[in-house]
Amino acid sequence: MANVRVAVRVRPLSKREIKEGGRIIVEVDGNVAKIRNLKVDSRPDGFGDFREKIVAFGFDYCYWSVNPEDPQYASQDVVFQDLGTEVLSGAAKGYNICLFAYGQTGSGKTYTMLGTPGLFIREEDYAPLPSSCRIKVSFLEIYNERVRDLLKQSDKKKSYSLRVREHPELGPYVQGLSQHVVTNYKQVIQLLEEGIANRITAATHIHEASSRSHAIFTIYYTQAVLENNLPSEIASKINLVDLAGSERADPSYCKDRITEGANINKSLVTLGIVISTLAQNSQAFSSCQSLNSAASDGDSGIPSSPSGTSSGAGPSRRQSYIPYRDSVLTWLLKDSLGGNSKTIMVATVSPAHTSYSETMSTLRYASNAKHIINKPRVNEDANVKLIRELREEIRRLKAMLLNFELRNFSPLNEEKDENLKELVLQNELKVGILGGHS
Ligand SMILES: Nc1ncnc2c1ncn2[C@@H]1O[C@H](COP(=O)(O)OP(=O)(O)OP(=O)(O)O)[C@@H](O)[C@H]1O
Repeated sequence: MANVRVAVRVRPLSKREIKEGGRIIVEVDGNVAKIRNLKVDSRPDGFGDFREKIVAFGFDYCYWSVNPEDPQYASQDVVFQDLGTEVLSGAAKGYNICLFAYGQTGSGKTYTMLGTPGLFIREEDYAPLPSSCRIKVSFLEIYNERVRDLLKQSDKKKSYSLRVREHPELGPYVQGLSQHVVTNYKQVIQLLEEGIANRITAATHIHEASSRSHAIFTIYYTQAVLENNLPSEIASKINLVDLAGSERADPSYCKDRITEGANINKSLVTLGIVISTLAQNSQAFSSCQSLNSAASDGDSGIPSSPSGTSSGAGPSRRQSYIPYRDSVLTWLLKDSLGGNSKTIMVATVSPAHTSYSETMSTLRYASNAKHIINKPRVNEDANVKLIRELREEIRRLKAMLLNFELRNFSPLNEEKDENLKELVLQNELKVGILGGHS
């Protein structure tokens, strides 16, 4: 099990913020991000105002990207060293990885995730990919709860209606989404740029779509490996998720734009509910675990409750229902949120006092996400895993047999000896059937 890792990145003041006399109210101290409330600050002794002047939040990483002259300045390279390396090495080991950026419009989500120099696809990596590795990419956009393929632009109207379905083992997927085989990193960048251009083109047709849509760029890795002399495949994927501006999650903001209906931020609002419910469940689970070590055997022991309530006093093992299917985004990211994935959230914020409420809400959101517990596992071939386990069992039984024969020559023990031999034989037969050879 692994907690969602959370990073916060503070971008420079924008030209507009400078023009408006924007004051910097965010600071970073190691892994702590602090935000100052100027309204409380300006009152003498804060009399009659119970709000805190400074609120501090701890994260896995905090990046100060405000001023390049500052000694603690975090460039795109610094961010890559931490997050990019973690993402790429995780995928190479066979884990599903999800990295998503959350923050208000213009806070630097796209810059961090898909910008140049790219965080995950580096220009120096233009070398061909190893032949043992097959890579495909796809790029989609969710706008108004509808899915559009950003890499297949034959019919703009039709392409906004791809369906989300659920595979019993592989989980939710988009039916008919194009996947493109690439043989080097340059092609990955070309497809990324092509998709971004399609997103922008659409934005000119559909009013301001880029900051209202969510984009998911997925890299699928399939590695050919030899496990116990058996050819096998490890399949993993990286989801890079560029979310819509978080102010779209504000219900009052939604009311102002009746024409767009409730869909515009349904995904973002549901994401917030999913994150906070998962966080509550994880916290309830860990407090339950510390009280009762019998509950430590993972999710298999947790009954789920559709009512979403805990009963009785003290920590309960009841888990609240997670409404993944209430929005397209959360349905597609089901595995990344509380499932089989290593997930990193980057919360991007503006340092300006004019963005106080948005920054505060982003930091709270991110702080909640830290508590989500995922269950990442290496996606190896099920047969190969079984064969490995059976071979380990054979080795153990043979060692037992040898030990037994050396110590006990008595004919009375012959029966036990035969039993052990029979077990070894049975396991070898199973391995032979599964692998074609033992
Ligand atoms: N860390 C940074 N360093 C320098 N410039 C940045 C940084 N982050 C963002 N910017 C600049 O701020 C502007 C807004 O950034 P960006 O487009 O990434 O925001 P966004 O959060 O993706 O917005 P939207 O929600 O509208 O898609 C861009 O001009 C970008 O170049």
